Amino acid sequence: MLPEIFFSSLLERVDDVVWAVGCPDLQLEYLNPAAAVILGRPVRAFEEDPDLWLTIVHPDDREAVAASHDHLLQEGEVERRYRILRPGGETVWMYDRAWLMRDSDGQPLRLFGIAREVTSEMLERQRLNSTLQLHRRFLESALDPIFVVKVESDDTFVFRYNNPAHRQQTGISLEMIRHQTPDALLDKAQAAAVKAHYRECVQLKRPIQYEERLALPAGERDWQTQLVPVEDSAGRVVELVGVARDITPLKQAERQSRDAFEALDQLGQQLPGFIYQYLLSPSGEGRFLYASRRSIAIYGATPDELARSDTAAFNVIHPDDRESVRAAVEVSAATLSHWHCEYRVRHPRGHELWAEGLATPERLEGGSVLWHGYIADVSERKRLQLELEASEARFRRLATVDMLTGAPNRRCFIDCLEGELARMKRHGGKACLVMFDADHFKRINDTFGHAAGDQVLKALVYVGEQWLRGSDVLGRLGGEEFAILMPETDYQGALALSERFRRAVADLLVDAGERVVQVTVSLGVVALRAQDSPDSALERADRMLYRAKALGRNRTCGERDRASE
Ligand SMILES: Nc1nc2c(ncn2[C@@H]2O[C@H](COP(=O)(O)OP(=O)(O)OP(=O)(O)O)[C@@H](O)[C@H]2O)c(=O)[nH]1
Repeated sequence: MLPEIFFSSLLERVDDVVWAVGCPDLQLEYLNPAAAVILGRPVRAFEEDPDLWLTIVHPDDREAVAASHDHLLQEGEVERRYRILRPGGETVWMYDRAWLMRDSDGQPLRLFGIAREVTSEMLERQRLNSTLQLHRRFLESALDPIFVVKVESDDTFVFRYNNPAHRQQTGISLEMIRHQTPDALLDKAQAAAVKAHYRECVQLKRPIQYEERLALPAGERDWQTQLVPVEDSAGRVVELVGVARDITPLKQAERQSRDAFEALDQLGQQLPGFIYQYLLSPSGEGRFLYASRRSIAIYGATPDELARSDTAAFNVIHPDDRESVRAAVEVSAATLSHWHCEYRVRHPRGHELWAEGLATPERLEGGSVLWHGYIADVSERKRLQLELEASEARFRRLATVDMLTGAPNRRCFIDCLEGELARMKRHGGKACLVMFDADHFKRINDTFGHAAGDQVLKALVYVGEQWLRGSDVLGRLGGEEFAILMPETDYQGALALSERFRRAVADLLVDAGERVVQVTVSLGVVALRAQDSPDSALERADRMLYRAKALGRNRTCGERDRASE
């Protein structure tokens, strides 16, 4: 057992006020020296005046202190905070714990206690309270939805508060949210996602921002939340303050434009070509701001490749067409006129195709030009077009050439005759027309057969090509009837040429299978007159031919011969 002197010398040394008063008169029994320092009055003053203690209590706290005294007598223990007025008028805060000691009969014997000066602590607490008040007022009036989460452990989060804006926009009242965990408030998946964000913020110890879609009492909405960690003095995150923003309309617009874009993209895939936006900078650098995915089928380049540069597009254009495409782009940029080109593409996969591009340009601020356009694979159309052109050429040939003999047909010959007459009208000059006809051709057909007759007709044209001049035109007018146009030829020349031809035919032996066929021709020669029409000229020549026939065939008759007869 320690001697009493030990306790008294211990009490003499403690920095807190230690006191004891007797019951029931409350006469001071003990007050340690620290009291003189803290209360600003000598211990003796308290010994002389038992009421001094209550009079130095701040008037505002006196009633509460008196009440606590009664409480102490009843309960045997009390804890209280009150202010003391020092002699200089200074106020200090005391934290006082007091107990009641009873005698063996249970009667109150003594009150004693320890009081500590807690002024700085109380001021700090007041400051904190007023700050909290301020925060609360701010939260209450803030237009943004705000909520506060207490961090109990790494995985336990408890909602403490949500402001009126949050209550109104989420439909969650303060009563609903307070003391609730995310698991109690949200469905399982949403709670897990929310907790993952809270955990991340606790671990990073810095504000984070995230977007989430939550089904809350006010409906399913998209939120953008900024989460701010609040640390205690030890640096532990104790609270999270969330500031949420309802971004449902924004997200909806985003979804709509994405849907529209996807629809466009889908549509783009159905087209035989690709739609695009092509941007040409003032320095001449071009790239595709947008291209639908069928760019791969036409240029062998993905929309991403085209977005970087237009090189992948121009490189695959056929070298013979590349410059004209570039030039057309430049003209379109300079004049802001529509761009329309057809060109060949050497696809990186090895095949060649025809592309047709159409685009409308617009000039942007800063001088760039932006085209909105469409490039299609028109290979099939081009193939058909080329085929059509070829068959048209074939038909044109068919329309001008006699298929049996290869000589110009009647229509073509009359065209030539018409051209020659027109030339004569303009420039004068001489030209002659000869008509000839195989003699007794029916007999040849009948005797040797139709095929032999055909061979004879071909042979007549062949001989004509041999004996006539390059400028003469031998045409088949129909059946076994032919005509020769002799430009730049006078009448005598034409007669001589005709005779030469007649003799060559008469000397001809036509190989008709097993037999050899001989044939003669009769010819009618006229000099063309500038006032002639093709019909009138042919009619005159036909008359001469008829005459040659009438005179016994295998002969040449000329108009002037008749006139002279
Ligand atoms: N093999 C063949 N015969 C033809 C062709 N075109 C017409 N003919 C025949 O040519 C014959 C012409 O006979 P005609 O008009 O009576 O005259 P022709 O027998 O030559 O008697 P002339 O002219 O008076 O000497 C007919 O029998 C026709 O069928 C043809 O392309 N090939």
